[in-house]
Amino acid sequence: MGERVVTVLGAGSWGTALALVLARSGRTVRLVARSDEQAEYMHAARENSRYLPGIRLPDNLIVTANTVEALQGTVACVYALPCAAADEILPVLREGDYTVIAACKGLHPTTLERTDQVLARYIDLSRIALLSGPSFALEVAQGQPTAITMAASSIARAEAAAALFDDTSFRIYSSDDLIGVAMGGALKNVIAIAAGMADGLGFGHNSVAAAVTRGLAEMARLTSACGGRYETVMGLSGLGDLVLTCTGELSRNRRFGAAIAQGSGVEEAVEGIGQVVEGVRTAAAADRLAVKLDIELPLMQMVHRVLCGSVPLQEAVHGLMSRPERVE
Ligand SMILES: NC(=O)C1=CN([C@@H]2O[C@H](COP(=O)(O)OP(=O)(O)OC[C@H]3O[C@@H](n4cnc5c(N)ncnc54)[C@H](OP(=O)(O)O)[C@@H]3O)[C@@H](O)[C@H]2O)C=CC1
Ligand SMILES: O=C(CO)COP(=O)(O)O
Repeated sequence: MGERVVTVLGAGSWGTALALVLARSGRTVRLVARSDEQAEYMHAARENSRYLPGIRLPDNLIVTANTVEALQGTVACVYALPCAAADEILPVLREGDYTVIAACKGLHPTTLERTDQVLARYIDLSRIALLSGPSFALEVAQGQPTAITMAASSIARAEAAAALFDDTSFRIYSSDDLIGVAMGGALKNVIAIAAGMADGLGFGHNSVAAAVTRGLAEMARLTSACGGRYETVMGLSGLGDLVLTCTGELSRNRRFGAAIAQGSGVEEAVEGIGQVVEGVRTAAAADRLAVKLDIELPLMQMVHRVLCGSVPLQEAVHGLMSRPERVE
């Protein structure tokens, strides 16, 4: 089992961090970068200087830009690219028999699908797994203790996918709730933008705690409406990741929210972060889902309205705080 090959698509922060965990687990890892130039540089320098500077890539981690070659003889393929690239990349994975482990967090911007639904358009359900939970790439790459969830259509399948990661600093819990795990990972990013906005406005801990708690209620409401389980929302992939992202300085969604509150435009703030900020598109998708399913998501919908410029941020805060009082 130690010699098994695993392919990781995406040499950004998360793909590189997961490739490091798999390499520590004794796998032969093929990490697929976007261009030959990037692959050659990383392969020679033994470092991903753009996304995870200072962390050495071990010899059993090979960097390439050739996806087809990288998939030859693999037992699993980890999709660690932004959700927006899925329709471009997933068709390549259709024919294989290896497990596809999606590690991205977001909702499809046009179809509003969850990650498991997008995958299911291309790949048989028996091959699909989702990896999600509180896990900043840098801390994972450094080997800091991390607990995360692997979901699949059965516990046995989730456990088989989890068994590829055999690193004691990376503890994986199994779940058969694909819907709940996909929703938690996607929606926490929208609430993290709200927490960042509170921070950028100079508010203290009270408002962040309010955003986490009321945000969690919205995550539970939308997840249940989509068929996911309440206890999954209360686990690592929901509450765990929500707390991490709303409070951790490393969160790009949180930093993005703070930049917006300090006057940046959306594109300017994303550019300033220089990495993917999934919560922007997911806020728009959550807003449309709320309308479609006829449920209220005041915080998430307000984040979307602020980002699309239809409500000024100060007015949004006032609007949220002056909603009719209700039973908790
Ligand atoms: N970073 C983290 O801590 C965690 C991230 N995630 C999730 O993982 C997913 C990936 O994020 P992350 O690695 O952090 O993002 P990064 O911004 O760090 O890296 C994105 C990577 O994707 C590549 N890329 C972007 N668009 C395309 C495309 N259309 N085709 C091919 N390659 C593309 C980029 O290439 P290039 O450099 O050429 O632009 C880059 O290598 C997201 O859904 C995120 O939410 C989940 C858990 C933790
Ligand atoms: O999902 C993450 C940690 O679990 C990373 O969050 P950000 O994308 O906000 O940095």
